[in-house]
Amino acid sequence: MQKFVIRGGTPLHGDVVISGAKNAALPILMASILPSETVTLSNVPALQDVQTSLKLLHELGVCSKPLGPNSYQIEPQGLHHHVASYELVKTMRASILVLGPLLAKYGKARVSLPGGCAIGARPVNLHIDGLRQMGAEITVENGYINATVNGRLRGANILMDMVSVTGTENLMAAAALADGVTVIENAAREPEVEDLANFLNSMGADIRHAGTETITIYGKERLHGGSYRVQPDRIETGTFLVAALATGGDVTCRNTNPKMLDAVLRKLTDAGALITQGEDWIRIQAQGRPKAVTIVTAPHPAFPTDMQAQFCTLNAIAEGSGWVRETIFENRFMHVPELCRMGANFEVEGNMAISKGVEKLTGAQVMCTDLRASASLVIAGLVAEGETVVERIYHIDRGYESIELKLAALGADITRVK
Ligand SMILES: CC(=O)N[C@H]1[C@@H](OP(=O)(O)OP(=O)(O)OC[C@H]2O[C@@H](n3ccc(=O)[nH]c3=O)[C@H](O)[C@@H]2O)O[C@H](CO)[C@@H](O)[C@@H]1O
Ligand SMILES: C=C(OP(=O)(O)O)C(=O)O
Repeated sequence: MQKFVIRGGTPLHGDVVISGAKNAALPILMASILPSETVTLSNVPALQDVQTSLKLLHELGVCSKPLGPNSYQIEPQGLHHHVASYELVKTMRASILVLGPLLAKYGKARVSLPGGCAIGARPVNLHIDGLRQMGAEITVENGYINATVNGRLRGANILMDMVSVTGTENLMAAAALADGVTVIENAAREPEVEDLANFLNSMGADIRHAGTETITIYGKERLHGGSYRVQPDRIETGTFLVAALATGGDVTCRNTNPKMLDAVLRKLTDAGALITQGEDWIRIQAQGRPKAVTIVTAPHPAFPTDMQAQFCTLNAIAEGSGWVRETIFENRFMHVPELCRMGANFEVEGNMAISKGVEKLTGAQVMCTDLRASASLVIAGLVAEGETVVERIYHIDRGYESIELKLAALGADITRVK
């Protein structure tokens, strides 16, 4: 199993180019079965989850051709199969995003239940309820969701009980080919939902007000092909910004979008960073030891749960006491005991991680449990005294493109050991 070996203590300096967003690329790839003609996608991040998505599409009969390291041609014309198997779904929860598009385009879908993961139970009841309201017949048996529809899905008024990102995306994508108008209320407002809507609209869909809590979709009989560029990854951006601040560095993130990072930039400023920004770049300059911050995760535009672990590392070494309250997932503090093994001082009470900043962390052997927990441990390794070995980095490869190469280019001493 691969691991990272990190020798901490070097402040990060320089420019880093941000990749396309994992959480935008995955729904867009799954929705690329909706058009009737070829789709070309660019700025697709080179990630394990993208490879899994292409494999899943391949099993449905949808071929993809790489046009470069971050660009693919997708051929939805080949769609002739409707099963997303457990073998693939178990490696990537986002496989559930194929359910809506497959049902809308093919009239039937058999998708393995994704099940829980390290961060929580993560049910998909809202996806199923919404599709039922659009006329789908759905049973859940033997670990699979079996869905069929007689003719086309029908437009419906759907009020989502909870804000769900992939739930909103699944229903919005399905509604793009439904008969009639669908209104999704209490929709997720994450930028990735907007990117999916922009992608579908560029293929001829009529989706209005994505990025607000009420999305209206005027269903079309068919979508055409075309080209689309995936938006930059706001979580990768935030991760590099935290790494720069934690190491006392000065880093500029390029090819990003500061508008998607309001809540994160505010907390970095509270932590004492100097932030400057342009349309597609953000520069962070550390001004001495960071100050501890308080954070409550919540749906966009509030502070993203996917940045919580990285800020735990920042609080671990910051001046003063801070806390992080996680309100989205019930078990997202798996990184905290690992940080404590490196000398951090945390108490976890329910959904709060309360920290008392320490002057330094010390290198240790630590283990990744999920994607963002892994990022927090890598950042901890970059600031710690001595050597840190981060194990089970397959988690980080799901969502960060060449993170060790990007960090090394900023001056970090990090190597991947096979
Ligand atoms: C591929 C992708 O985009 N993943 C992101 C997406 O995950 P994902 O879309 O899975 O997360 P959701 O927004 O659906 O989850 C939010 C909350 O709603 C609950 N829930 C969700 C659906 C449902 O049918 N029933 C239900 O109870 C979940 O258990 C969770 O407590 O949004 C999360 C929250 O911003 C991010 O951390 C993930 O990185
Ligand atoms: C939780 C995440 O992803 P996923 O929903 O794919 O597990 C994440 O990106 O932090």
